[in-house]
Amino acid sequence: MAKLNFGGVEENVVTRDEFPLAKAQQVLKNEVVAVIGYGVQGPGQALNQKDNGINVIVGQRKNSKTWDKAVKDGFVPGETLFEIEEALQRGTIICYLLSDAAQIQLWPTVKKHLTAGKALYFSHGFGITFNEQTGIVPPKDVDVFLVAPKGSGTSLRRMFLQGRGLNSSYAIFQDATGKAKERVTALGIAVGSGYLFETDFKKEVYSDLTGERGTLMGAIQGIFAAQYQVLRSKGHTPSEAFNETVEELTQSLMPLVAENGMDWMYANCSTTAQRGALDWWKKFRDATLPVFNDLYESVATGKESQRSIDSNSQVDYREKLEAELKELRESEMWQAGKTVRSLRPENQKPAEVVA
Ligand SMILES: NC(=O)C1=CN([C@@H]2O[C@H](COP(=O)(O)OP(=O)(O)OC[C@H]3O[C@@H](n4cnc5c(N)ncnc54)[C@H](O)[C@@H]3O)[C@@H](O)[C@H]2O)C=CC1
Ligand SMILES: CC(=O)[C@](C)(O)C(=O)O
Ligand SMILES: [Mg+2]
Ligand SMILES: [Mg+2]
Repeated sequence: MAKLNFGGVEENVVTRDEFPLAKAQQVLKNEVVAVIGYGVQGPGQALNQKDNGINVIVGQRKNSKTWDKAVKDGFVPGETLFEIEEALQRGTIICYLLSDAAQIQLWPTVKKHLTAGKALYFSHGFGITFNEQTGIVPPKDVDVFLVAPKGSGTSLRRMFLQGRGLNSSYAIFQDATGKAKERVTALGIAVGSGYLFETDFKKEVYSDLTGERGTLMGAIQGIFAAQYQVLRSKGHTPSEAFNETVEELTQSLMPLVAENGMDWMYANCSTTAQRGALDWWKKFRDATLPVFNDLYESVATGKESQRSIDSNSQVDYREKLEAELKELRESEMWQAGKTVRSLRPENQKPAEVVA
């Protein structure tokens, strides 16, 4: 394990150099990795493992869209694709990749198949950390660990296919076999992680729930909506408001931040922009700090997990979710975005050749 300096703080990191794929294949050679659930993380992790030569099977409900998707992706019914219970029985490592709410429902079935020496793998600290809400308490004689890719399962797969790798966190909750560390590290590399950083279940879920409600998803939509509203109310057109709020950020500026940090992005903008950004960023930090503190509190007290369980356990949760996503999609800002995206040269049909 490498110790690396992150802004002055030393942390443990596992890299592909010290734990190459060949080592992961060696550690997992006698294991059957059963990926239970084929939603977003399921396909990314199962396909990457398959392409990495790991003995992976998928457990999914028959007669479902996701069963058909697994077949289309190359999993073979009766060989590498099974009903959930059969996959649970065959697997020596159970990757529990149902939605966090659905994991509660299926838990009694999963528990039944967790015989001594098997491993229970999560991609989130949710079920274990909030066990008073989820009822997920594994038997003592199995390994329990997580690898949480820090991004969508869709990106995990896409980046793997591009020869890149998403970073993941990993944590061990229970080491019953004495092999939890090598098992979890091997799985982390096998699912396509670029590198693995160490955490524990509670820290993973607290930071993850904060991040997705905060800057990664919730706060960013909120700040986009506020700026767009101000520009529109002052008479700017939708295209101008959208371009100045979203398009420029995603297409031009964020790639520069990703490449080399915020100061690099600033350095590549005008001195006028730099002056303004340097003057204003602290005001935004101070204005949002109380909201972020409330958010963290809401996560740590279990309010956010309870809300997620309550809403995502309802039978009609998908319809309700779709209605909320539709509202976002049909808002003027994102409709303007749709037109803007269609105008990107790479999204335009090739011009007709004039003879
Ligand atoms: N979506 C993502 O990219 C990320 C997800 N995670 C974590 O990974 C885990 C899996 O998340 P997702 O892939 O988003 O799950 P998901 O919401 O896509 O659902 C996964 C599967 O569960 C199945 N399912 C739902 N209810 C079921 C039930 N009652 N019985 C049997 N199957 C049922 C669905 O058909 C689907 O195939 C969660 O712990 C999540 O927090 C972590 C990082 C990112
Ligand atoms: C993609 C990811 O890591 C999230 C946002 O935390 C999630 O989907 O739960
Ligand atoms: Mg996350
Ligand atoms: Mg999350």
